Amino acid sequence: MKVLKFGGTSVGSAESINSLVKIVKEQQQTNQAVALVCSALSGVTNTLLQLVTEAAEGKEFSIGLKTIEDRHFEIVKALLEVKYQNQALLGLKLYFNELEELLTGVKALGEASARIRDRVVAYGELCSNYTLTHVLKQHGVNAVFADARQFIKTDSNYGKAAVNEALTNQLLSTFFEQHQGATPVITGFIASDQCGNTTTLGRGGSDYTAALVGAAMSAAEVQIWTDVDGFMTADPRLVKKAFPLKHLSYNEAIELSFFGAKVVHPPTMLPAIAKNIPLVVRNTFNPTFPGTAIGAQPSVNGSLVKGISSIPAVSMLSIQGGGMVGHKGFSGRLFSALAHASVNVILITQASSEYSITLAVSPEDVPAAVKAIEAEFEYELLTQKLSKPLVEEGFSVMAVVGENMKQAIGLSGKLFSALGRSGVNVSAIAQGSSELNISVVVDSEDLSKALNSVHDALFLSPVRTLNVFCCGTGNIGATLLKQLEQHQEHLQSSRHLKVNLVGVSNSRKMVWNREGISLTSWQEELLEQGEQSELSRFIEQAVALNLPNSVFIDNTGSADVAKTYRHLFEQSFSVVTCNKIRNCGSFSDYYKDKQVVRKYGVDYFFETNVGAGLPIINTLHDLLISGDRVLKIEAILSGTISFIFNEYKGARTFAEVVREAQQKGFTEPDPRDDLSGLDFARKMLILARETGLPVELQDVQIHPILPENCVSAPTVEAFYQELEKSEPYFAKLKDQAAAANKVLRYIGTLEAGRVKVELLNAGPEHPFYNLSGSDNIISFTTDRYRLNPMVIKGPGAGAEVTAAGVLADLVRVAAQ
Ligand SMILES: NC(=O)C1=CN([C@@H]2O[C@H](COP(=O)(O)OP(=O)(O)OC[C@H]3O[C@@H](n4cnc5c(N)ncnc54)[C@H](O)[C@@H]3O)[C@@H](O)[C@H]2O)C=CC1
Ligand SMILES: N[C@@H](CC=O)C(=O)O
Ligand code: NA
Repeated sequence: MKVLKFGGTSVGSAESINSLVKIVKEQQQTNQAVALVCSALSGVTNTLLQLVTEAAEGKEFSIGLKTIEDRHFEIVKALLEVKYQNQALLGLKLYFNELEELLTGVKALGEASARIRDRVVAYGELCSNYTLTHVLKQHGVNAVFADARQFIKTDSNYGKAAVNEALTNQLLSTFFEQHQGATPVITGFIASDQCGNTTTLGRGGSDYTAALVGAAMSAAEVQIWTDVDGFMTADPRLVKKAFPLKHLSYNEAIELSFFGAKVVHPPTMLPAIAKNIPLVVRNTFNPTFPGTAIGAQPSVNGSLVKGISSIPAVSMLSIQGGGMVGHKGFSGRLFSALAHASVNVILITQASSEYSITLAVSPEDVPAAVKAIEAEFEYELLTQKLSKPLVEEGFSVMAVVGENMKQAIGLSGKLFSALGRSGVNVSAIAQGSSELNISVVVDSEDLSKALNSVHDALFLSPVRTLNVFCCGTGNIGATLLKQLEQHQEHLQSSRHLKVNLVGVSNSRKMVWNREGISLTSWQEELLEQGEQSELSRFIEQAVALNLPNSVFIDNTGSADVAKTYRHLFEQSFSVVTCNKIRNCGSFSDYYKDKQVVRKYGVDYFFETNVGAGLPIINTLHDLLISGDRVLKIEAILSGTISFIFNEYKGARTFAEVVREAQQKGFTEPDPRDDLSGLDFARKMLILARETGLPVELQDVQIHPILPENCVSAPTVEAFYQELEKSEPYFAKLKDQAAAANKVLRYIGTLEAGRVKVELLNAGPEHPFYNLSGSDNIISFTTDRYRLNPMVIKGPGAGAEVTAAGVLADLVRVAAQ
């Protein structure tokens, strides 16, 4: 036999009942007897309880009662053919008449005892199961309406009665014997005491009825039909990537439910669990989905962690003092005092020094807990062997549950590094000795971030998400977003990486969307939904969203944006930037940033600061971490100037070639920064600092290539005009070099702690002679590469190569 339990939503509407009928008929095809246990229509139990309370207060109840009646009548009319309707409606009408009489009595008396409340509330199950029986019969099912009060026997603890299992088993056996071949439709949740008074079974009561029936009849399985696909890896309202679990052990289900997963209420399933009866959670609204099977054994395959559950609000209670150290009965006294005060202790941690014990309890239990502790330890408190219990509010517990976790080395490492990288502060930790769960206490405002980052880290989540905030949508920024759009599928399939673009800003507008801004239509979203840009608010909002794996990408050339990195690091953001400004500020800031990055365990990647997408910074790091020593760096690192010298051959003026470099996207937002040598000097400074030299920008010697009138031009347009005027000067430079069979090269050198950038004429023998386009070239002379320096060469400016370098840095963040 199989027991099928249907919850309130499964019987809540004509549509869901149609689905229920199909499910029952399909289950019957397996040639196994079927028994149904059903709840009241969704919402009816609560309404009945409300009506009885209101009646006791002398309030009018007839409208509320009529609403419930109408709901049942409408279902009958929608689902039953006219010829079957009368009988069903008549039966229901009798129930509603009884209910009306009862409520009238309550109103007249002005009070409702727990016994009367149980009697009233029972009509919810009576009416729903009665209706269902008629509907099933019409569909050819040999359904028998079964009022559970005839066989589920309890004590008289109304509201949450204790079941007399022996008597119940016996009565259930007799009932099923008498109804062989039929499909009983059993009212869940309700029972009766020895005197025949109606009782109810408390929270999860219908699950309990199903478990009792399953256990008494040694059912092949108990199916719990509800409105979700089964137990999920986490609460899907908090963790978007949560997915349903195929299999759980009884212990895992109990543990997950303790921490808030409300799919079934396992304590009520104990009768079935005790007899090893498999439980299956299925979705009435998605009946082809297999759901979650719950059995005695943990599954051998699949993830070690089964679920991440949480209790949103707990308070922390700490007791400390020398009075505890080495005192044997201390914990015993503490916990029995709390138990006597009916305080449920959710989690306990004790330092091995035994100097303090921290407990997590429900916030509403705090006053009782403090009172109990103060009473029990009055003497110790008076003599200051213990200090007053410390209460801290605003915490949540996150629990990672899985029976196979105990075999998994490194799991807690993963758990805590995920929390650390997301900047979640852990206030207490507890691992059950069963190793079935690891619980951590976090600030409530970090709960969603904690759940999401741990879910990503512990489940072989098909994709990892980076939550990205992009500042700057010009030449580089727009190209990066285009590349992200083009490669998003590749990133998902090959790197299991999803880039969730949460915020975009330029100097005019800014927009956010926690669920993700489209990589295809970000421009429209920015234009249509964007607000006027304000950097401080953009940063505030990014921080306030408190998302795991947050990355800030700076594609501006702005000093203001660069100034925000430190704060972002401290808020656990990683930063990827092509903007050199931050790394070129004071050395003390540069140094402090590195410390902050290390302290918060975030990433700070800026490969494109030097040579755009060319792997220069990473190569330098690799040389240094492998113990090499840089003796000399020689480089051409201005793509703009390289392009100009390669293209300025006589056919066009110098200014025309500079304009082309700007059009091609090689120059800085302001091309004067390139031509003045400043941009190149910044790159040399960054290289020098990365090798460990504590240098400042003014320490870099710059030999200018521009005459003074160009250097001092106040605007970009004026600058171009001055360049035109200075054409003879540039032509002379070029011609002198050509006469000596040489080319113009602007070369940076770092040697013996000194950094310079100078204009040279290079002959064919010079390693930097052969360059084309915007080529950069860099040669590292090191201990290992002393005779034959390591050389990197290629296009060192331009939107495509730079954006690709930024993208590679972003992927590197994900890989950490
Ligand atoms: N062009 C190239 O080949 C390379 C450029 N870079 C760097 O890329 C950065 C950007 O260069 P481009 O894209 O060419 O510049 P761009 O002028 O085309 O774009 C700059 C963007 O930053 C935005 N912006 C400026 N200040 C802002 C603020 N306070 N708040 C928000 N947004 C702001 C602007 O609105 C614009 O969208 C620069 O730092 C440059 O040094 C780095 C390597 C190579
Ligand atoms: N403007 C720079 C490119 C970015 O760093 C250059 O011309 O090299
Ligand atoms: Na680079």
